[in-house]
Amino acid sequence: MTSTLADTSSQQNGTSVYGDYIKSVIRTVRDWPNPGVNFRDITPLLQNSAAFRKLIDSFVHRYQELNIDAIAAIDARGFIIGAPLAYEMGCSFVPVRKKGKLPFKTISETYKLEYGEATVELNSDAFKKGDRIVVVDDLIATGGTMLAAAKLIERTGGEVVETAAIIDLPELGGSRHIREAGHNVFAVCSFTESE
Ligand SMILES: O=P(O)(O)OC[C@H]1O[C@H](OP(=O)(O)OP(=O)(O)O)[C@H](O)[C@@H]1O
Ligand SMILES: Nc1ncnc2[nH]cnc12
Repeated sequence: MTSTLADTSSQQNGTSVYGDYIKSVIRTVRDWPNPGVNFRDITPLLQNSAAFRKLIDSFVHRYQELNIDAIAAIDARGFIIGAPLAYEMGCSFVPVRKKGKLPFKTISETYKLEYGEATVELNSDAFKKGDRIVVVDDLIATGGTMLAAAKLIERTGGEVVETAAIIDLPELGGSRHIREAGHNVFAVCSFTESE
């Protein structure tokens, strides 16, 4: 029997009990890489072994009873959490890569960036119909990357059980956009623009 997820659909962000702690070890670098951008830097979190363990454990705790077949992780920062999560859950790890990195037959999705566009790719044999998949990344901003990854998975016949991130930037509208497309969204913590 498959357990169900806590309903996060009416919430702006996640419900992790470690949310405030994880947030406290994420560094904000102002005006990087461009003026006006507040870059949310997860490297202090990764360097803090206790915090990194709590982060991975909170994802494991959320998904371990849900009969998940695979963690799909988004290139590149999503790999950092996707690999230990899949290892701990005893399920597959599948990379969603930036264009031109996968040597085998792929499917691709192109999405809009603030300026221009980007493409993500997935191995065409990564999933089979009915596979239950959690998609992970470090951060949801406009939501374009996460939504493109979810579309790729659905094209293979896989079921996106949830899209998950460490950080949500709710004022950029990405998590709302992903929910409006019909997906569950979970984030461990969120930052407002002024934080
Ligand atoms: O919600 P969005 O507006 O799509 O933005 C979020 C994406 O942007 C960042 O990746 P980036 O392309 O900078 O790649 P990296 O992980 O290789 O640094 C981040 O890691 C997410 O994947
Ligand atoms: N503000 C931000 N901080 C870190 N990574 C990002 N990717 C997109 N926006 C970002």
